Amino acid sequence: MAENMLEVRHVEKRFGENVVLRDVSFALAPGEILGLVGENGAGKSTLMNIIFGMEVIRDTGGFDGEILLNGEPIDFKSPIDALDAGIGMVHQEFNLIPGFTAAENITFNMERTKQSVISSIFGKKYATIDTEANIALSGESLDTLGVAIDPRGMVSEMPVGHKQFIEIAREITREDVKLIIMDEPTAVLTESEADQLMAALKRLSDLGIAIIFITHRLREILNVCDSIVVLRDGEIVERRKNEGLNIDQIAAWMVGRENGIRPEAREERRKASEEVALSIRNLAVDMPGEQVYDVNLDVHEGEILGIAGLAGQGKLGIANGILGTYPVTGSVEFHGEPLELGNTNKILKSKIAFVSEDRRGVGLLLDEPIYWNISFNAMQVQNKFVKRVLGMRFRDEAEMRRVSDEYIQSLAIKTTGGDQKAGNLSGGNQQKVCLAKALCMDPELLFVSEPTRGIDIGAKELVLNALEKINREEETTIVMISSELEELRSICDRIAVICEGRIAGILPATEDPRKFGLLMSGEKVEVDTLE
Ligand SMILES: Nc1ncnc2c1ncn2[C@@H]1O[C@H](COP(=O)(O)OP(=O)(O)OP(=O)(O)O)[C@@H](O)[C@H]1O
Repeated sequence: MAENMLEVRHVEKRFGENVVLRDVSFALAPGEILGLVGENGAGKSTLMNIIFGMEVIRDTGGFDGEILLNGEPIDFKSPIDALDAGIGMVHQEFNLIPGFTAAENITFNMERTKQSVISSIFGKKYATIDTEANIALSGESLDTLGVAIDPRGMVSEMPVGHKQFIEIAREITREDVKLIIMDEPTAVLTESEADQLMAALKRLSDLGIAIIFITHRLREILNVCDSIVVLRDGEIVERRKNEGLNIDQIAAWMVGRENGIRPEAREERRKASEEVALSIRNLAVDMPGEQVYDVNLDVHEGEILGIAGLAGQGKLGIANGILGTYPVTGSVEFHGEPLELGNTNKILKSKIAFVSEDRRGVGLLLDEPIYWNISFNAMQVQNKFVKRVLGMRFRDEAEMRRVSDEYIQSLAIKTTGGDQKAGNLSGGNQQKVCLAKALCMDPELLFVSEPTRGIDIGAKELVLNALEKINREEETTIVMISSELEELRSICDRIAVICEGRIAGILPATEDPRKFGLLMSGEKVEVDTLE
């Protein structure tokens, strides 16, 4: 058997004129965990799509170079060929069927079947599905990952963290899996779930399964990877064993400069106003996997309020309920006026904007150009970019493009221009477009849910700075929901912790992190402010 399980040789890929991968070569041994890092748009997902035989590569003119699996050149026509060859992939976005159980998802297309009289006469396709065998098989895969998830549970009712493990369990349930590509599997996980995933990766590696692991959380690379490849603007700039590396060094390779990344640099926190901007009472939201049961919370004028909590405890439900994505009850006042809960249009009109965590689902019009995505809501809801000529209303295209270009610049959105389709942007750059779209509405209150999910370390700083800037300069009140406590602590004035659908406590962001940890896990803690 070849010493290298996978070899990528001189791969080059262009989308039209745009060369996104240049002379990329690296190799991977059985059981090796390779960390692939790079800024948003560096070419990571494209490289993985090539290895996995994704149709998008073939549809856009294929690629140059060669890929070998166990010493043999491969030319996958589709992901089905890759799966047959023992390569699995966990994508950035979930690929699960919500109305199926965990076991049904994990064993989908690999179901164990029972022989019957009919199937023994007419062939295997008449065999019936052996539900219990499938549950046992899925249970084994979940055990291998070291997670306690009920294979009988319905996926639609599970928190995102569980869904991610189910995706991975499905890949390892396939026979003869040799390599799993994971494109930002921890982006949707809380820190403790991510730790659990790291442990699972090590177990898979011990079983001889190689892993290509893409993440923007560089600490994870240091914790779990055997080696690291750094991509910058489509080229490999470093390929190293994970020995004696540190985060600052990797970050500098990614962005090509020694400094400019200052995760800790924050202004002094101000004393936020006591005046209440948003008052939430008895809020209940029926969001599957993120149920809110009874939230009471006051958001102060001009503050940045964080909402923290473990996956599945309801932190995502609050904004989604108020803005009308899921059924909601309770009462909310904004500047003393009651809001019509769930009426998205009216709420947006009252100068409240929302950057959803679900950027592909509700955030973006994927087939439309970037400039259109950024300006559309502001035009539709606020009549911005509408000019009147001789009593008639026209779209001010020039102004829409000018404003979008400003956001492309200020948020460093990596694109060929405002006319590029949002769907063709890399994941992290799509996230930035979602933020630009909300900022374009000049909100007085901004809900941002997981604003830095899938964003690289340099861009993360940029996004946090942008939020801080509009908070300081435009006096926009911000409610920021995030799974990363450190990120919340770096920007928020106060942080509310949600546990089991209720606010467990509110602490100043400067408070000891251990107190937040206790609140998140449902322990009682002395808190200064409750509501
Ligand atoms: N289908 C496509 N058509 C045109 N351009 C594309 C397409 N897919 C990707 N690109 C471009 O290729 C470049 C690399 O994108 P890719 O998604 O590989 O980046 P990435 O490193 O995975 O970024 P991220 O960390 O944000 O996910 C980007 O400039 C992107 O706009």
